[in-house]
Amino acid sequence: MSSVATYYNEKSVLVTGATGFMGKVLVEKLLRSSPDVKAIYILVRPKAGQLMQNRVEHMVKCKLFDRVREECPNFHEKIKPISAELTHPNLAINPEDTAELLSEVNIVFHCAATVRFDEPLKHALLLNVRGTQQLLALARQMKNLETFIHVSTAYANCNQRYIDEIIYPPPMEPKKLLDLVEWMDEFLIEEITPKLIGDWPNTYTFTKALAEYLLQQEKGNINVAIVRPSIVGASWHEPFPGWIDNFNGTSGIFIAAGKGIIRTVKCNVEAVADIVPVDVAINLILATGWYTAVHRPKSMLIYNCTTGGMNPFCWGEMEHHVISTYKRNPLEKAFRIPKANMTSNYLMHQYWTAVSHKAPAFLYDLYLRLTGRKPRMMKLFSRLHKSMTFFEYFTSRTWEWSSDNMNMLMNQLSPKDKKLFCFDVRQLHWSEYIENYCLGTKKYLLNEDMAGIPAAKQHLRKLRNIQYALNTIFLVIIWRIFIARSQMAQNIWYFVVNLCYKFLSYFRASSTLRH
Ligand SMILES: CCCCCCCC/C=C\CCCCCCCC(=O)SCCNC(=O)CCNC(=O)[C@H](O)C(C)(C)COP(=O)(O)OP(=O)(O)OC[C@H]1O[C@@H](n2cnc3c(N)ncnc32)[C@H](O)[C@@H]1OP(=O)(O)O
Ligand SMILES: NC(=O)C1=CN([C@@H]2O[C@H](COP(=O)(O)OP(=O)(O)OC[C@H]3O[C@@H](n4cnc5c(N)ncnc54)[C@H](OP(=O)(O)O)[C@@H]3O)[C@@H](O)[C@H]2O)C=CC1
Repeated sequence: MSSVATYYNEKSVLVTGATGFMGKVLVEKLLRSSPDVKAIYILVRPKAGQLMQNRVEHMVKCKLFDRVREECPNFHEKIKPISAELTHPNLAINPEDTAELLSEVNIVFHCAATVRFDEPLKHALLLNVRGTQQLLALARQMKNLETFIHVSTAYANCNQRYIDEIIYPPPMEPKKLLDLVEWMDEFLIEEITPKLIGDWPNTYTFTKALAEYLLQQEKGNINVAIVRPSIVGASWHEPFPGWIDNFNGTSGIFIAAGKGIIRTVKCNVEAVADIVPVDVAINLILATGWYTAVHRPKSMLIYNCTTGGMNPFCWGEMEHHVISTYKRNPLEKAFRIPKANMTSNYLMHQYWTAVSHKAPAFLYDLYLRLTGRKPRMMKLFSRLHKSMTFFEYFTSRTWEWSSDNMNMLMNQLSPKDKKLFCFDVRQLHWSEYIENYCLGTKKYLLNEDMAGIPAAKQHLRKLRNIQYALNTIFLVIIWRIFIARSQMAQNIWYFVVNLCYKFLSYFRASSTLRH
């Protein structure tokens, strides 16, 4: 029998960020593993002109829920959407809904956050810190609350090289900073942001660190635990291998490499690529909920959810697997043949950016203009370069995280739970995982049909022939410009060609003699 799954049966669970990448996987797994869960309250904001109800209807129709739809067709009746906006006072939840949450909720999973690296500090603080603070205040009033699980990030303390499962004191009091951004002009806040965030690379990781500290300060006597996943990637097994639904983290870069758009990445090939499959992170989060509620540890436990310590995999290996998968299973309408050059050398990277990104983009835009179409490649590349500038910090360093609590929790699970809520990353085969991840980007993100692979391969062959033709034209031009004009260059050229010809004749003759 599964203790974890049984624990959630007949319980009311509150999930924030349920419309996001991880929140959705959490809701799906909870419904599938604990079909008798009493209710899952999800905090949803109206967005892009869509009503909350429509957003939830759209969400439960997505492919992710296919398995639970089969196993439990009325699963959507358990999902109770509550209109909320985490940056507004009292989370903008109406009094009736607030009363229901206060009397019903047993477990809170807080996933909502802004994960953008370029988020203005004020908004990142209001959502990631003030939002967490307000949710905690609401949770403290819940009559039947058993546990509160906060999803942070393994990079919250990325200014440290060794990251323990403890709270690191931030450089300033979160409350003081919240007060400051409340009255200060936004332009001024933008100006002083680099000074305020200090040695954090972006407002996202900085505000996640502040939120952790605030939780420790203000948790009162409620049972809180923090889970810190590293770079969350497509699912390993559940509900489908390779399931993914956004372009964040590595996914967008994989696609850009698969389309042959990105050909150079500034990266330390030997640095650890700490990717954790989304189902692993969610299994750990659910097991943490069970353990914290049932075993009630004396202090707040923090779980680093990483792979590098137990099953390291580096960026260089990843590039190899990504490119080889996309060559075998090409994406449709590729721009060029997938090929990526990874270097940590600034000058080499600049050279390859000019030669393999900017020049082809310029030529392609010229071609689009000449054929009466709107140019778009230069714009796309400038956006990709912006993203890569943000990612560079994470691809050029290696961190070491302790994972004692994750291992402790694994030992607490029954053999059945170890299978049902598996987060043992030692069993992960990276080549197989990356292959499924790349196929997942094709199937679930780009909605491409696998039956189109032969045509996509044909397209790659066409691109290869075009490339050969262009290379030949380029060589002829070089010859005409530089070699044909100088007698000495011609002599060297004929000497080299002659030498190659002699070598070839020699090998042909010796192989004929052997037969
Ligand atoms: C050969 C392969 C080699 C691989 C090498 C790998 C390289 C390393 C890669 C990654 C390392 C990552 C380390 C992360 C560590 C921390 C982890 C965590 O704790 S949290 C999670 C992380 N959070 C993020 O990943 C948010 C990062 N994203 C952002 O901050 C922004 O997106 C940013 C600044 C990078 C760009 O912002 P904008 O404003 O230029 O663009 P926008 O708003 O994101 O996208 C506009 C539209 O384009 C689509 N889009 C984005 N990428 C696309 C793509 N590749 N293809 C097609 N569409 C794409 C989007 O879906 C969006 O569409 P619509 O407007 O919503 O409809
Ligand atoms: N993805 C990753 O690689 C990693 C993620 N994490 C953490 O995991 C958690 C989930 O991340 P992920 O699922 O990737 O993020 P997503 O961006 O996919 O989802 C964010 C969720 O937060 C909700 N949200 C955002 N702003 C508000 C708001 N003002 N009020 C209410 N809800 C809001 C979003 O709702 P809406 O749909 O309305 O926008 C969405 O449901 C975050 O806490 C993140 O820090 C940690 C490590 C890595």
